[in-house]
Amino acid sequence: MKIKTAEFVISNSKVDHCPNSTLPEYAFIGRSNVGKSSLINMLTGRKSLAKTSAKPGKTQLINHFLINNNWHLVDLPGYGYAQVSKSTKKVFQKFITAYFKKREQMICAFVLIDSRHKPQPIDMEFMQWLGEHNIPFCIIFTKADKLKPKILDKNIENYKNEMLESWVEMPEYFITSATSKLGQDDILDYIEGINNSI
Ligand SMILES: Nc1nc2c(ncn2[C@@H]2O[C@H](COP(=O)(O)OP(=O)(O)OP(=O)(O)O)[C@@H](O)[C@H]2O)c(=O)[nH]1
Ligand SMILES: [Mg+2]
Repeated sequence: MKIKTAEFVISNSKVDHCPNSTLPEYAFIGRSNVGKSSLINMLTGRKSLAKTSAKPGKTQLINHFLINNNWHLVDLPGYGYAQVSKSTKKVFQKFITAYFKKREQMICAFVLIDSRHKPQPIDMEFMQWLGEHNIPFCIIFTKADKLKPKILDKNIENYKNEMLESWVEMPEYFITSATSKLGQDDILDYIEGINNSI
């Protein structure tokens, strides 16, 4: 898919205030600093459509972008656990889980994973949560340019093995770099394929 237009629509912290539209929507989620906003800029070929920062916690709101006037791309804040009072139970930030539970036009969540790191419990738990709520997702490994090819392959293989301990199969996944644009065509074609089928 070619990106002809990409425009910022609205930012907010309430799913009820998200655009009142039935256009298919794709959300980018993952830990702070994993590269969500950078990936959105890379995919759309717009250098500063989404705000990025070397400091974690840059994106604080649900940000909608309208692409080619026919689908929405959503930049989300990094997830972390929100402490529930008087309990040691940890849950993901409420407005993030509310977004995924309520937003029916959300077709596929892209869960971003830093390709340099070992599988992290918070990412595993978030994917588990998506699975329990029947929310479709893919994995995007980010920052591939920061690793030597052999190490990258080893890390992905290791991630797959760990996933297969709790999942029947490895979800669809993409390997990306915001600097080299690795993965751009594959992800855009994947989205286009879904858009054409609905
Ligand atoms: N080398 C390299 N750096 C990257 C890549 N993607 C992101 N970065 C850097 O990683 C840092 C974080 O990127 P962001 O895109 O702001 O990350 P984010 O996930 O949106 O972070 P929050 O909004 O804080 O949750 C920035 O310094 C980016 O330049 C990549 O593919 N390669
Ligand atoms: Mg961000």
